[in-house]
Amino acid sequence: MNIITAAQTKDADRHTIETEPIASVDLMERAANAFVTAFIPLYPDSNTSILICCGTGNNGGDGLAIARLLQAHGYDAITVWVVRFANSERDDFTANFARLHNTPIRITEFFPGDKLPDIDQTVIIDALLGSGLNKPLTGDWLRLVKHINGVPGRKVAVDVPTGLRADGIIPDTEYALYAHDVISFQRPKLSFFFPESAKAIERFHVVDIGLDESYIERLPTDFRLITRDDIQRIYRNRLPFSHKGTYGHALLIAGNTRTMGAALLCCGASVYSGAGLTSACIPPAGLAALNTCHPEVMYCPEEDLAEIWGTFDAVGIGPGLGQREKLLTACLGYSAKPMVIDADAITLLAREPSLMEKLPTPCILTPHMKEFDRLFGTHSSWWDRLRTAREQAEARHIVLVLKNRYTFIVMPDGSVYINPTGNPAMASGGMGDVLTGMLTSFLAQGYPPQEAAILACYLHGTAGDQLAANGMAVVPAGKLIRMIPLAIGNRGGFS
Ligand SMILES: NC(=O)C1=CN([C@@H]2O[C@H](COP(=O)(O)OP(=O)(O)OC[C@H]3O[C@@H](n4cnc5c(N)ncnc54)[C@H](O)[C@@H]3O)[C@@H](O)[C@H]2O)[C@@H](O)CC1
Ligand SMILES: [K+]
Repeated sequence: MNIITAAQTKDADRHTIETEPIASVDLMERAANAFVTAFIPLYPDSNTSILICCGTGNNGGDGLAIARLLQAHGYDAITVWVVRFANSERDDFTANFARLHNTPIRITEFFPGDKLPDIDQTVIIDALLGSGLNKPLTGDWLRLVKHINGVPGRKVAVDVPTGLRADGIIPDTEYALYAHDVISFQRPKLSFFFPESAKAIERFHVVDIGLDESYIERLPTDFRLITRDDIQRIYRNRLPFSHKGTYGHALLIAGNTRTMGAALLCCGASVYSGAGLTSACIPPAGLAALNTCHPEVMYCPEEDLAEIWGTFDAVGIGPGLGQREKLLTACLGYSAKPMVIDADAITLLAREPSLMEKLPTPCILTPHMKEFDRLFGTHSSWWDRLRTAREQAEARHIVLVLKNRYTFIVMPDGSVYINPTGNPAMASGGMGDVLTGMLTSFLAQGYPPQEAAILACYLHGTAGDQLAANGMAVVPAGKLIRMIPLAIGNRGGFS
């Protein structure tokens, strides 16, 4: 699914208005209806007192239409503020302002410098500024947004919280309204996936306002959101007459005395993700545990690595490796194979940058933020970090899996796939080790690295999402791996 810029959204609006065709005020009505349909289940009590704060642009126009529609749905404690801090208004705002005169809804207008009354409503709908935001909030706008943020009511933003830029750059210095819910039109905005948006968003919902989807999907963009359709398209069914040889041999080089669990988790993840064979290069101290936990996995002693290297289809290295990280240097000297480099192996790359010149193709690196910055230098924002990731992935022809709440998968052509799955119940040790096992397993099964990364990240998240949906407040990594076959079986969707 394409993630588009605010300018492209405007273009898709224009295109839909011209070609459907639909009057722009009717498109606004459709957007307001979609908002209301999403709003009602979130705040079903029609006695809820609601303040709707509207600017005089199209976002404000939406707010006025929403006021009228909510009132028609029986919400009768609605107050509207119209904030006339700009000296112009949009036509569709004007039209919706006129339509409100035939309703019992009370409107109060505010001008620059006006004193702002106390707010005692339970819900505040933010229709002040939307994707038209083009500069930081200052003056009266800033004062108003701070006033709203200072009251206890739940805030629900129309399209985008006022003050949050839509396109990914979220300067620390810029103030924004804090929305408990954002109900966004047609597409989530790129910014929603950046960690800095936490200052403005608790959760977001996306509603279809009927813009021309095929047009949106043809717009050029470097950012895509992974959906279940991608998984259904990419995943290849296991074939009749296939055998373990069909699904490749994954080698995991992982584990040390104190961190053997990391090796066990990534080996288990490889088995459960479908590699035909999985071998573990672990210290002998881990053998009893390996055979007990994952009897499917074979043992590859360190000293045999060079000799049997040719038998593996993909190699994952790093989880829990500790001082054994030097094995990476040896591996990079053998014949090139699809590789996943994670954890301590990434730390070694950061210490010995010359190794970066020896990375095989294909190669997937899976840094979290700290590992990434160790590797490529510190970054003060996620936008800058992502820019570096795109430059590095292109220059080195590698896939960078930049792990986060919304993992960014940066492809060798510089495009970015955003993974939406996963949840806070999964925030615990071992999750990254599981991902490395899954990635290596899919590479061993013959998936190109781009596809392996999309499959592994998405299914890793849906496995965790399903366990959380089953009521697990905490999802340990060992539990997650056993869910992987079901996540694959359901192609990343559970009913
Ligand atoms: N046909 C359309 O274009 C549709 C637009 N929709 C709504 O329209 C919104 C975008 O509307 P607009 O482009 O009118 O813009 P907004 O309503 O977001 O903002 C209004 C104007 O405020 C000014 N402004 C921006 N940042 C400011 C700041 N920091 N301080 C003071 N003034 C500032 C700009 O000149 C901007 O045009 C979307 O977020 C969405 O809510 C929806 O109604 C769906 C259809
Ligand atoms: K808004």
